[in-house]
Amino acid sequence: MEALVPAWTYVLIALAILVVLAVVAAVALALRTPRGKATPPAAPTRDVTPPPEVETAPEREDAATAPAEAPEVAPEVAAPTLERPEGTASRLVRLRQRLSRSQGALGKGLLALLSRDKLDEDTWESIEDTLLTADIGVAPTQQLVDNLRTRLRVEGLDAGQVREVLAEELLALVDPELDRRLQVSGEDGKPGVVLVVGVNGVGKTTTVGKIGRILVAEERSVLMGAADTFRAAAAEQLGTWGERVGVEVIRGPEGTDPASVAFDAVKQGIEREVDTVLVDTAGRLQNKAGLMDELGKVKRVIEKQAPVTEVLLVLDATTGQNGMMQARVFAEAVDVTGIVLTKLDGSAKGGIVVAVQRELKVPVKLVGLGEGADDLAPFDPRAFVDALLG
Ligand SMILES: Nc1nc2c(ncn2[C@@H]2O[C@H](COP(=O)(O)OP(=O)(O)OP(=O)(O)O)[C@@H](O)[C@H]2O)c(=O)[nH]1
Repeated sequence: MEALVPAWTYVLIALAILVVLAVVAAVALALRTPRGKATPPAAPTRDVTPPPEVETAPEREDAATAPAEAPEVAPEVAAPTLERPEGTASRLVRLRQRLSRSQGALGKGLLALLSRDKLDEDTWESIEDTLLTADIGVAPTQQLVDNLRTRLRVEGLDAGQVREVLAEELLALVDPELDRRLQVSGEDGKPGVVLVVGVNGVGKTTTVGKIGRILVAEERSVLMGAADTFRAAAAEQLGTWGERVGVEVIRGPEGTDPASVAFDAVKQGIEREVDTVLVDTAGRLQNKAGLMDELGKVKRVIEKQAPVTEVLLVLDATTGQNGMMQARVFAEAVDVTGIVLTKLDGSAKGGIVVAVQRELKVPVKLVGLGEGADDLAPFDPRAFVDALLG
């Protein structure tokens, strides 16, 4: 009997322990569940993706991004104030100074070398290096050095005359006789059509915008065609250029056939009797045959309605020999009639003017001298040589 009592006691104690453990476990579970709820992974997601009705509210307030569903907002938006492009005279004075700043080092370097007391072989080699560094090209450099050597030997010049001789020789290289006028007028009552071609990023769209401004400043009526349908942003960019000076831009959806946009722009230009239609194009170079086909087609399609009066090839002056290779490809694809050299403000290598003209037998007609809206100037050989010589 005595042995049975402690045995039951043990059973009861064991049961009590089990009950206590069960209660502790239940409490622990109950406490863990609310902690988990406090940090749900879904919470941040809900924060960054508000429900649609929350999204639409701020959009309605924003007139600039108001979609077509709020047409009543549109008439309330004030018409943009049109800019007045800078007049020709002040633009040219300003840009000449900028040209001197970027190109002056070449002429000063040459003059310093040519003014040495003794013009030995080392000095002539330095003169050659200076010219080559400025991207003038091998053959023109050789020609310039030969001419200078002969003239300095035969004519026995003083320092002032050396500057004059150098200016004459540089001017001859740049060739002042070439016709650099932009052909922006058409015949038989049709608009002039300017087709602008070049690799992406060289400043093509910017150049179309700047030419538009120059024409507007000259009180010509202009229409632009955004035939760079490869990149939607390019058409938008051109749209902004146009809006600023009240020039309409014809465009198509991204990926449309560029030729159809160009066709439409020229068609509308004829119907509206504008003076000039400017057509921007895409310049993907990854496939030469594709590029030739595309540009050739754009030109052919335009010419069903009106002759293309000017084909401008835009080249970035800072790209040196790479730019020359691009120039060759484009010249094969389409008959280039003029070159626009952009970003001359950011390069001391103005000699590319000489190299590219020689290579393509086409004159440089315009130079880009900055990112400002009116930073485009006609290329004037005398002003250019003056800028070189400071
Ligand atoms: N400093 C300087 N920058 C220029 C000049 N011309 C164009 N740019 C800049 O070059 C950049 C490229 O110009 P875009 O006009 O977009 O070039 P794009 O060739 O049309 O390029 P896509 O639109 O991609 O075909 C822009 O930041 C321009 O502001 C220039 O003469 N000087």
